[in-house]
Amino acid sequence: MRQLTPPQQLCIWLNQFSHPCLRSDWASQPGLVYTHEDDRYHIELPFAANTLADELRQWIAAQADRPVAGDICVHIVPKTLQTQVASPVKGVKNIIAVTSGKGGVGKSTTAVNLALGLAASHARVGILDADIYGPSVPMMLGTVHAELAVRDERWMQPVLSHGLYSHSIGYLMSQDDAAVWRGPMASKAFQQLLNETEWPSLDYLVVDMPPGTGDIQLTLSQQMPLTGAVVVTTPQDLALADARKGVAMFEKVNVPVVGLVENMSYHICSQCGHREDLFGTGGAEKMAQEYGLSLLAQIPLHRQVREDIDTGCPTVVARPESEHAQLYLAMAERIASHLYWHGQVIPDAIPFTHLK
Ligand SMILES: Nc1ncnc2c1ncn2[C@@H]1O[C@H](COP(=O)(O)OP(=O)(O)OP(=O)(O)O)[C@@H](O)[C@H]1O
Repeated sequence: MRQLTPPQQLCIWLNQFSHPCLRSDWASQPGLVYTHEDDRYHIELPFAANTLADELRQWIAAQADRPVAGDICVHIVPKTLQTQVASPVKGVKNIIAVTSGKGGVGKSTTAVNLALGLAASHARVGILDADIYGPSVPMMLGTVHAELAVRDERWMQPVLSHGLYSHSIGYLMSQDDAAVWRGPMASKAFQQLLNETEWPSLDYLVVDMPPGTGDIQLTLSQQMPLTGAVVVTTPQDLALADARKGVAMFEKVNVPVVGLVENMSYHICSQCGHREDLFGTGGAEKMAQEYGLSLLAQIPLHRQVREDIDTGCPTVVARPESEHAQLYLAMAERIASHLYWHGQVIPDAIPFTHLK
């Protein structure tokens, strides 16, 4: 079907709709709004953002001064963005690394809820557990006993759960075996996970990186065609000092840092609702300002978040209406939109070739 340029007054009218995930001239960007010969108008949001799409549909329905007569449909079609490392992973449009300078700050919990949050926007999403020394994604997704299928004795098939495709070294061997690997072995194992997994076509692949900023993390960041990186920290000085090293590492390898997630930001007592800043306050916000980064989310320390992840059903799917799930969903939309607005789109027509 032939695409026609939409009337300019439609784009100007749509630009009146504002949202934190949009720029003020969003509708005037090439390709976002178009019309078909059937007199319907289409808005293609180029990143995963279901809440935004719903709000936009409601806004359109509520306006009395619509400048065109035909239906206006809103779709989500995530675009592929350019990366520093040129060789793409077959079938994968965008790769987001989730890292932390320090262990135990909630990086994997954030990565899993981010991936499920992107999937909640009807995006096709995978998660690769690159935390080779402590793979926790299978436990968090309830897939510890999953049998990994392999095609032609080479191509590993990711495991599907909660609508999310996952792969982890944890599906291949016991955690104790992986924990004794040294740098080159770990990096080789990771290469295999990255290149010999037969991902279905994915809009986003979230990579749960090993904690820290040493050689192994640096090598992984250079091996992967990363669209962007998210750094998880707590408000504690110690974690923030390590998060700074994480930001510096990605800058060194020219991977754009999308922003910071402050996990365990505060604690709400499940008995009385009292709020307590267990690990201090304001640290990540100050660091974000210092580095010119976005503070993408502040996630409280809450028993339910821990219980959900321990039972293999993370909060975003276990209780999607809860306050915590909403924080993760907003975080996912903010990350997806930031990547798009700060990236360069690769036209869909370019075919992918597999990394060898
Ligand atoms: N916001 C939160 N509220 C409650 N518990 C949390 C929260 N975030 C993480 N946890 C819990 O803290 C523990 C550590 O979390 P997680 O495994 O995600 O950290 P990590 O940074 O990935 O650790 P590692 O460095 O070992 O890979 C887990 O038991 C997890 O359930």
